[in-house]
Amino acid sequence: MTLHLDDLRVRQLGECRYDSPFSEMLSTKQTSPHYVAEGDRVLLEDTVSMLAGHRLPSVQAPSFEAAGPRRKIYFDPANVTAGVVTCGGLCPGLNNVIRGLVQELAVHYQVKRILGFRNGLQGLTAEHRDDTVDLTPEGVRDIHHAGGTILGSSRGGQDADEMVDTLVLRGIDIMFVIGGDGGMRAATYLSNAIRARGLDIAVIGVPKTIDNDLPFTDQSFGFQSAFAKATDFIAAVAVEAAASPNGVGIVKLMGRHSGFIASYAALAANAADIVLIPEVPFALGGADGLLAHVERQVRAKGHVVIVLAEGAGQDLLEDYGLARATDASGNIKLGNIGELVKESITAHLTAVGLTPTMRYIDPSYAVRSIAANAYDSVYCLRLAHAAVHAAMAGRTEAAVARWRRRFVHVPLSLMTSRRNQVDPDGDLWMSVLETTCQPAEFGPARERERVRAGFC
Ligand SMILES: Nc1ncnc2c1ncn2[C@@H]1O[C@H](COP(=O)(O)OP(=O)(O)O)[C@@H](O)[C@H]1O
Ligand SMILES: O=P(O)(O)OC[C@H]1O[C@](O)(COP(=O)(O)O)[C@@H](O)[C@@H]1O
Ligand SMILES: [Mg+2]
Repeated sequence: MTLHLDDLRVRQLGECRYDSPFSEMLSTKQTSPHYVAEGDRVLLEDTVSMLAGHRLPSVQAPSFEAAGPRRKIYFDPANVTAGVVTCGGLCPGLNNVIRGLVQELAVHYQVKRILGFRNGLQGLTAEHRDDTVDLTPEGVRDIHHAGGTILGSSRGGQDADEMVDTLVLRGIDIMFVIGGDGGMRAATYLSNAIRARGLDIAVIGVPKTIDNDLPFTDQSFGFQSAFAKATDFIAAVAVEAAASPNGVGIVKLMGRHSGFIASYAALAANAADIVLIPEVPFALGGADGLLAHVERQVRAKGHVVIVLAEGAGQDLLEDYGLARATDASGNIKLGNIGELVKESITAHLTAVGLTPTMRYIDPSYAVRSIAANAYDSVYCLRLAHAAVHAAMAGRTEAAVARWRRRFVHVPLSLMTSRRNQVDPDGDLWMSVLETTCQPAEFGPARERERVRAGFC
């Protein structure tokens, strides 16, 4: 899909008439390597060849609106009520984002009323709409030290019109939705319903997912904290495997459709011999299959360490007749590829006289329930600032994201238009192959979903 400049434009509720508390500070600022001035834009693409492919002058090339404070704002802060909700799976940094939103709204824009809706979008249903938390700078002062979300979260669908009724009844002018692909989709439906009723309510998304599977964002917040934690488990399994006869260490990590956590954690630990991700199908049997490679590794070095993403090899589980089920939000429930790999390796190595010592860890929720690390804490805070500036300036149906190091506004519809995945032809996967020395494919080259490397 080719993206044009118009696809990247963000909707604005109306003219900005009020002075921003940042007016004076902004008066002398200009674009630099470290700042994008108001009105300037950030290019979608960052190579000469991709840019040249558009055959357009750079001002007409696809670009995002830069995030950040404006000299004039749309909402009168004295009359604003803001709402915040966190939805989907947990992710390090959720509390940091909540705290950042509240502080920026209250301290700089002097917004007096900020409501936290509980337990995800469930909190916007008729049944739960009155059970909100009053969010104040004092109340959120220390929440960033803890993982999870003080507001709670959930999966499961809600009616968009019912949620809009809630916003109207609770007097919400600005709604911040902190969520993943599901949450961004829900925010889009919510925005559509708001627009259909002609209401003056801004919806701003803050993209969240430890899977890093959302597009148009360099990396999602919490991802770095999550893969750093995952690294500890790989290191532990590597020590165990190396110290055991025919040691086999396996770590199964989250990553429903995208193998970013597995790839980054494996690179960080630098101790894995094999990384398996959803984007690269693999075969178990055969001379080039996974089992033969595992056997070769065990014979050569006495042990082997495998990192696998939960979404890897799902086609193999289907061969075992596993039915495809979905969770309350419609996400595919995965089969347990870790168990299949573990059982298959045990059977294979035993059959060839290399009875293994199996060390299998599935850290699962331990990786995503932690507090944000220092890097993610900064990132979350800056995303929150950008979200508040966007909303106060009347931007709506948009998410804030960091794109090629700059903070930008991305139309919500784009956030759900594709999935960010590890590109088997890209340099991240090449680094994984360079580090593990595993073959590019296990088994005969299989048809794989092509990951889009560019946008045109
Ligand atoms: N297709 C959809 N239509 C409407 N709402 C959705 C849709 N997908 C997800 N949602 C809503 O978004 C929320 C979060 O989605 P989910 O997939 O569970 O997590 P995430 O936002 O982390 O991807 C769910 O509670 C659900 O209400
Ligand atoms: O057990 P749960 O809450 O359904 O979460 C499992 C899924 O949540 C994730 O951590 C992230 O998913 P979302 O970002 O879509 O919430 C996946 O890696 C994992 O498959
Ligand atoms: Mg999701």
